Amino acid sequence: MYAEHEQEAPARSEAAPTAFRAAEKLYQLRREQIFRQRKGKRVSKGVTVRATDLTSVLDLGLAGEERPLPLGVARLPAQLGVPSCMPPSAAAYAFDAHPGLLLVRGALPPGLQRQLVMEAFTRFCEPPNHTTLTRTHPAGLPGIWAATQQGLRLQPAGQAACEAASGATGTDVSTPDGAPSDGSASSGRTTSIWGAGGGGPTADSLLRKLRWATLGPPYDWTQRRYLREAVHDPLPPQLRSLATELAGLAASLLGAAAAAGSGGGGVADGAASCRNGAAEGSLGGASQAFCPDAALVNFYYEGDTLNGHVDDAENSLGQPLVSLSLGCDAVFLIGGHTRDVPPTPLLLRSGDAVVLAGDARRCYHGVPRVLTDRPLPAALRADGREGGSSSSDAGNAAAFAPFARHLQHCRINISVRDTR
Ligand SMILES: O=C(O)CCC(=O)C(=O)O
Ligand SMILES: [Fe+2]
Repeated sequence: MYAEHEQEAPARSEAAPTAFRAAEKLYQLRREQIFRQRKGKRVSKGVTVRATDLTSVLDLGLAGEERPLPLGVARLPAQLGVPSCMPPSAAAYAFDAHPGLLLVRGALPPGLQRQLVMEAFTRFCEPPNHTTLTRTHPAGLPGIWAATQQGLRLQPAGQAACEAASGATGTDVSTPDGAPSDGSASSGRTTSIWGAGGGGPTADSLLRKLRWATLGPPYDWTQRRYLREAVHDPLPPQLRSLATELAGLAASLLGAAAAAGSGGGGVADGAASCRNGAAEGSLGGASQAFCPDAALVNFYYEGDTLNGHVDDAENSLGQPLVSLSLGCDAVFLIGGHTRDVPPTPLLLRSGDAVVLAGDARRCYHGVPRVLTDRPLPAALRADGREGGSSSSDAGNAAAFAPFARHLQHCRINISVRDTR
């Protein structure tokens, strides 16, 4: 990973004016005071969001949509092997200016998007996974999503008991109602750390502070290393196989594009992949199999940014990083090996996957803007109905509705890595 990111607009206005920084400033949300004249005086009329010009942001369109592509962007032929787990409308793109970068538009089917969103707010941000809140709440905040839905508050006594019982890593933990459902995948319920009264913080205020969670070995931003010795669950198998499929796709598509002399490139023979948990190939080289074992889940709200960085804490930088977008659209910047290289702004939508492989794996990238003012795709809206109209579909839609409401102003990114 990288140095712990700021997710508030950075205060460093004196930051070196690199090309990357200039692009970040262009897209960051900025609020401006507006004034009017009253009796010859300038009086504040309030605050407004500065209009951002997004015309230079490369938008490849919605899944299934065909748009003329700008020079230097190639749509890669699907027959090279879009995995069957992806929708037929998925389309993969390579970029001449960024060898090794693959964008798979619409890679995640709607049902999988919904499932990952629900897990992000339940299982992924619960013990033993570490989160933004682990420092202040070492035993974690199990059941935080369900508690938010019920308007509950943290009960200091329950939290203390939970910490004592869990040895500050929290395995036998609680939800407010003790009833796991689609909205609370947590397990093991004994005492509740949430309640209706008291002076503790509301679950909602705590959830809003949640900016990241780590899956697999937790990452320590201070030591800049993965804590393999810490109690952790393995990376969820679904993320592991999804990332492996996408990395394999990137390897074959980008490799083929490079061989044909257009787009892609920068990826050594990447067909090797880690299946059934068995690594193939030798350690340390480009021929090593991709075995994703960790992920960072980022939660973004209006005004949040992820500053330009290179993910360089993994031992095997020869292995790709696979990044999945959910919820609100975002502007993603991908640059070069230094911040002086002007980055390309790309629009990312829910369901898109980005693979940073080969040369792109060592390039600066970041998220200067989350676009919280746009409608979500139908599959993620509270009123959305994707698929049939059976009673189980209706049940699923009802279970997803609170997540859909939350997502209207939230973006989730899951970046899957091989840390060995
Ligand atoms: O949110 C994104 O799209 C990028 C996330 C990222 O760069 C990271 O987690 O390292
Ligand atoms: Fe990153």
